[in-house]
Amino acid sequence: MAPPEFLQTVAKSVSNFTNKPPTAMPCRAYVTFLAGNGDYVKGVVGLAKGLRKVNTAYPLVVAVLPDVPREHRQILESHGCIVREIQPVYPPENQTQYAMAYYVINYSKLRIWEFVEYKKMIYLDGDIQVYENIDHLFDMQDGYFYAVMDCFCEKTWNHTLQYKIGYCQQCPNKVQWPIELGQKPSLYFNAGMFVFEPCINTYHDLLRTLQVIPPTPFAEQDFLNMYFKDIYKAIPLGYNLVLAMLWRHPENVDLDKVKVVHYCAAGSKPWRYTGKEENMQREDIKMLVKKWWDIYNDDSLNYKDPSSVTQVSTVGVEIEPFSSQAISVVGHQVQYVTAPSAA
Ligand SMILES: O=c1ccn([C@@H]2O[C@H](COP(=O)(O)OP(=O)(O)O)[C@@H](O)[C@H]2O)c(=O)[nH]1
Ligand SMILES: OC[C@H]1O[C@H](O[C@@H]2[C@@H](O)[C@H](O)[C@@H](O)[C@H](O)[C@@H]2O)[C@H](O)[C@@H](O)[C@H]1O
Ligand SMILES: [Mn+2]
Repeated sequence: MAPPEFLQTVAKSVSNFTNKPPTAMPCRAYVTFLAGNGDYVKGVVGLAKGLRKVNTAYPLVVAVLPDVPREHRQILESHGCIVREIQPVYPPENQTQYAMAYYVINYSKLRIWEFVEYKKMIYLDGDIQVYENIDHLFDMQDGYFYAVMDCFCEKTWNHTLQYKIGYCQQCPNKVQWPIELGQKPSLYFNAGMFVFEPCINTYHDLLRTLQVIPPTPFAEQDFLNMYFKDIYKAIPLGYNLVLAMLWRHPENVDLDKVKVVHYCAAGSKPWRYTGKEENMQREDIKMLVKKWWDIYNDDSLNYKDPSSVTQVSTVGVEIEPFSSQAISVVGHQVQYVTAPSAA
């Protein structure tokens, strides 16, 4: 008996993106966020092609704000993406001045918790590229929020106490957190990449909570860190290399082990790269920007017509659970026990 209509539709969305008949019920997907009619759409096209290059088994959903033009949506669909329109999310009207204006629109990311047709999703910023398959992250233990720790050393952090005293979680022993300042800050993640479980109750609670929490400089990133503090588990830096780590904490970076690169340093967006900003003439930055362009320009990574997929293969086959283990934080030394990488 053919699977119900809904399952066929969802299963087809997988074959659209992966160019292969789905091998299992796709209750999982990658998701990114696109706002405006500017050039971030290039970032999302690059991300779609990068995920295809690493042979992910899951589709890429793009949550688009209403101001994303039709032609951009059509470009994304032509690359096999599932385009979902979301409405903007704003913090309380009279308080948005507290968040850096550029970031206020990022509160709209919260809408992805409403995508409950997926049991688990991996969020990736549009300025991220995936260079090695990370599908195994979907098999980490449920009930936690997984993300990579951020760094406090860039001047974008100059509003914080951490920055002022030179404290960074990436090197907690270099400048100790002063006793007189009380409890050291909880581990803080970069919100450009995270593993989460959509849930309608969490979604409504996020929006309700947002209305009573004053916005802060890093907008939704600060908010998500506050909200998920108790279930946050740090995953290794190789799953979201915040580029500033290359010059702020080179001792923590092994580029050979980096699977995901986050082009968030000023001047590092590949599709806008001029090489003029600070650190942008570094050989590793130039190599990573070229690596991004090599994928973006690779037509063999364009998605092929799904009609070549004659039938939906078995749907609903259980995904083989990995023996992944949660990642624990002991004291301040973060200990990682990563899920086995993809076979
Ligand atoms: O004009 C914009 C600004 C942001 N974004 C989306 O919001 C994410 C977060 O913004 P950004 O990556 O610029 O922040 P950063 O990580 O550089 O601080 C981007 O990756 C995009 O996915 C977008 O689509 N259009
Ligand atoms: O809206 C706030 C944003 O905050 C984060 O970006 C920051 C953060 O990484 C800082 O540590 C860097 O110093 C800074 O350059 C960078 O922009 C997320 O990447 C982005 O997705 C989004 O949540
Ligand atoms: Mn980003």
